[in-house]
Amino acid sequence: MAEKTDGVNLWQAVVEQLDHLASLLQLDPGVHAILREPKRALEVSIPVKMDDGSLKIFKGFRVHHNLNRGPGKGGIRYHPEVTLDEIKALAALMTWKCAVVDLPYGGAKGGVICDPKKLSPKELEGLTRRYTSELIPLLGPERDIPAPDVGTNSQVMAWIMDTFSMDKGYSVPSVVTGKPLSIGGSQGREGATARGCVFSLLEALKVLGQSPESQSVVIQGFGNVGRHVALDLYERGFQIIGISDSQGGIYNPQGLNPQELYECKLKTGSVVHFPQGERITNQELLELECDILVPAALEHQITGANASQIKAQLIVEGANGPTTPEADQILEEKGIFVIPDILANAGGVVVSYFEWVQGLQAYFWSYEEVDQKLERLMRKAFLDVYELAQKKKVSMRLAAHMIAVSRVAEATRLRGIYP
Ligand SMILES: NC(=O)C1=CN([C@@H]2O[C@H](COP(=O)(O)OP(=O)(O)OC[C@H]3O[C@@H](n4cnc5c(N)ncnc54)[C@H](OP(=O)(O)O)[C@@H]3O)[C@@H](O)[C@H]2O)C=CC1
Ligand SMILES: O=C(O)CCC(=O)C(=O)O
Repeated sequence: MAEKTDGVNLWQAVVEQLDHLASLLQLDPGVHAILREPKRALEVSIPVKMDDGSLKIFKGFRVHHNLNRGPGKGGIRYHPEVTLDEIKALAALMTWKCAVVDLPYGGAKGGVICDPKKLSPKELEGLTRRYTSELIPLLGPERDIPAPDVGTNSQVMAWIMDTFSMDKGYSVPSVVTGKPLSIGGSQGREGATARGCVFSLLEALKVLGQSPESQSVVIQGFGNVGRHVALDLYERGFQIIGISDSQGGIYNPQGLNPQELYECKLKTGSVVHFPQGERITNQELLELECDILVPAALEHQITGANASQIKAQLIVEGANGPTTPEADQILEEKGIFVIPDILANAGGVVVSYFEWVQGLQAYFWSYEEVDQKLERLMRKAFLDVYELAQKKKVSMRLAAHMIAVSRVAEATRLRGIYP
């Protein structure tokens, strides 16, 4: 959703943030100019034969923002409100995310304007295969490696891998990550984004001198990221008091059981039908009295209009770009500790990197090995950002971007920007 919130869409927000960084870091003007634009953006038209015999044309995108640190990496989003600007912004955020956790990747993202909930499995497969075949010139284990994002999952990744492999004439599992385990996926990838959020949250509580016990948590979004965050934190004894999905939220100050909530969602389609809680709106959910807020749905949910009503003292950005620049300023003035998206939700791409490495070597690791490596990498990245934030007396978001943009700028400069 790159809609105008606070008069700025996600792409404009990303560019404004880069401009701020450029003056702070005294970036070379040539490097700055390169980073302000995606390297390439492909728009494709996707004809799909629908189950009723009609032909429907969908529109899709794939954007490479910057590839100086390695091949493009980033998810594919299926959502009715996808726009090219949104995908450009999400690709740039991938560039910064891969750099802040020091992965050898550049940033990419893709999206198709569609509502996957309204497509049959056959239509979804047809759309995915046609979209993939249009993207083939951009894709490959050394070029661009997609993964799941909003509205896509391991089945969609399997179809992408198969379509790409059919074109090559042999199996190329490392063209995507987030695949099913049986065709070269990694242990731990499904819950990895959430697991990364949890590791960075635990590290934050440590530096803030707070104990995990008795912390109340509100989570917006109950998909891949939100649901796994809820399950993990519940297991650790956190009290989950509010959860939402696209239809609204459910609130219970005595605590919610996320497994029971998931079973209810599977049966009824939404968390709002959970009997042990009060039904609330997504806006009310964000403003609930709680210690920790985890936005894990879409971008620009915390805006200039509601930021001053946020009660949480710690925000873990599971979603990409959930906070507008105006809201960010308000949260900072309120002294709320924000673990920014490019750090908090990097666990997904970290385990995607592990999946890619395992696939290229055709040698697979245990869940414990994946999880230990993820924990080590996330805790280190958190502390690197925290220490810089303390040293420079800046927010965690600014510190994370200072590290990320410096690394990308260095790679861009070393590879040479002028002919
Ligand atoms: N998957 C991954 O590995 C990664 C994802 N992210 C980011 O995390 C966020 C969530 O992604 P993911 O969990 O994968 O996506 P999913 O599609 O699995 O889940 C999205 C969730 O958000 C809910 N939602 C959609 N619109 C709204 C709304 N307007 N208000 C409240 N909730 C809403 C959906 O509701 P419903 O269930 O009703 O559809 C669903 O529960 C995105 O910003 C994504 O870019 C970041 C890093 C990696
Ligand atoms: O796993 C990946 O490669 C990227 C996931 C993603 O799209 C994201 O981190 O926003």
